[in-house]
Amino acid sequence: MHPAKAECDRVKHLCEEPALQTLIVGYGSIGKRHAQNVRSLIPNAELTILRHRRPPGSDPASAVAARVVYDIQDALSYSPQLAIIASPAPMHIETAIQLANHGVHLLVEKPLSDQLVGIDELLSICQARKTVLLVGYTLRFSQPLQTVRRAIAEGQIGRLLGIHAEVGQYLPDWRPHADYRQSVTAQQSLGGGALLELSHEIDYVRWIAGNVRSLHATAQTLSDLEIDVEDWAELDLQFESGVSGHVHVDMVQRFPVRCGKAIGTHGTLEWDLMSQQVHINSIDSDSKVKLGNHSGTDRNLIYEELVRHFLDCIEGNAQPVCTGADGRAVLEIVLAAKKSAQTGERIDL
Ligand SMILES: NC(=O)C1=CN([C@@H]2O[C@H](COP(=O)(O)OP(=O)(O)OC[C@H]3O[C@@H](n4cnc5c(N)ncnc54)[C@H](OP(=O)(O)O)[C@@H]3O)[C@@H](O)[C@H]2O)C=CC1
Ligand SMILES: O=C1CO[C@H](CO)[C@@H](O)[C@@H]1O
Repeated sequence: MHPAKAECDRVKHLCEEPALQTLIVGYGSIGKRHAQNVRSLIPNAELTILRHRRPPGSDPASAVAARVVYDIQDALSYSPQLAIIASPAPMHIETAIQLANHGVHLLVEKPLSDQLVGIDELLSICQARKTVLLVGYTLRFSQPLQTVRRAIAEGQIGRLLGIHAEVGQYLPDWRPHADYRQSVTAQQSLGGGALLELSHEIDYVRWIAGNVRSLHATAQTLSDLEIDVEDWAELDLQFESGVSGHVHVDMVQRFPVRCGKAIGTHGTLEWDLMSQQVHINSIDSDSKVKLGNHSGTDRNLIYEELVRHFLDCIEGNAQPVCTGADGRAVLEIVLAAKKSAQTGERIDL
């Protein structure tokens, strides 16, 4: 079945609109991906792309959108119903507040911002206007991580004691066809750095183990990359539940790694998000057993799931799996980690 047909069976009201006015803010790496996914999943989407910078000559974004605009007032003149904010993190909140004030449903890319200013105002506007606010921590749609979370909730490894998450990949390999030095990831002023850019891991350990009570962190630039941000950070987390946690993020490993481990009173779960595998080793079985059967390693799947979920939330079929409050909580952890790395102190949250 065509993906758009399947989607229309789920979100009938949205698909009945003659033209669903859809705005994408920012046409960088993730903005392009969202534009393709919106086009394939929402047949009646009329797409507007809002860019901060006008490239010389004709704008390549006009090949995928009904129109490209360079000013938010122009974007608002087309009365967008939903928007995906995929600009650099320091620009997310100002744009989100302007759109929220016009009743636009919002999917804001992670991290929600690079500072707390304006976040509570955004959350209040969305609550008052009863509009959707979803944050793009896509690993919540990872099938292996959903398996891990379910197994822990079902007590398959007993009571959770500890959780470790690791992600690392050499920044120039993230997008081999682009100059890494121009990416938001490489630049402090655009919300870059391992802590903000790889904050997916912070989000998912919190999704699994609950709120963080305190942390100690280090953050450094260890490589020779031409960046003005940290490329390596370690977080030692204590959760309110008593669980102990550790998160490692880096932008230097030549062989990409995205994996983790949860330790419980009755066993251990291990996951590898590169191969999509989860294994459990519990006192109830003699050896390590594969858990779940996760289809494919196509990276685009979780981005499609994110857009489908956004539509489901707007249609009223679901509540955001990653709320504005979740995005705020992750940012608080990142900011506390930065402070701890500077002062050497343990920080209470
Ligand atoms: N959920 C996920 O898995 C992912 C999330 N992201 C997040 O999406 C956001 C965008 O990231 P990504 O697409 O990788 O970014 P890119 O490095 O590809 O940069 C593209 C975006 O930044 C804008 N931009 C770049 N340089 C400047 C500048 N000097 N001044 C103003 N704007 C500039 C671009 O401009 P323009 O507006 O003109 O198009 C575009 O919006 C970030 O918050 C990132 O963390 C990114 C990748 C994956
Ligand atoms: O959000 C992110 C930024 O891009 C990276 C490389 O594609 C991803 O790993 C990460 O999830």
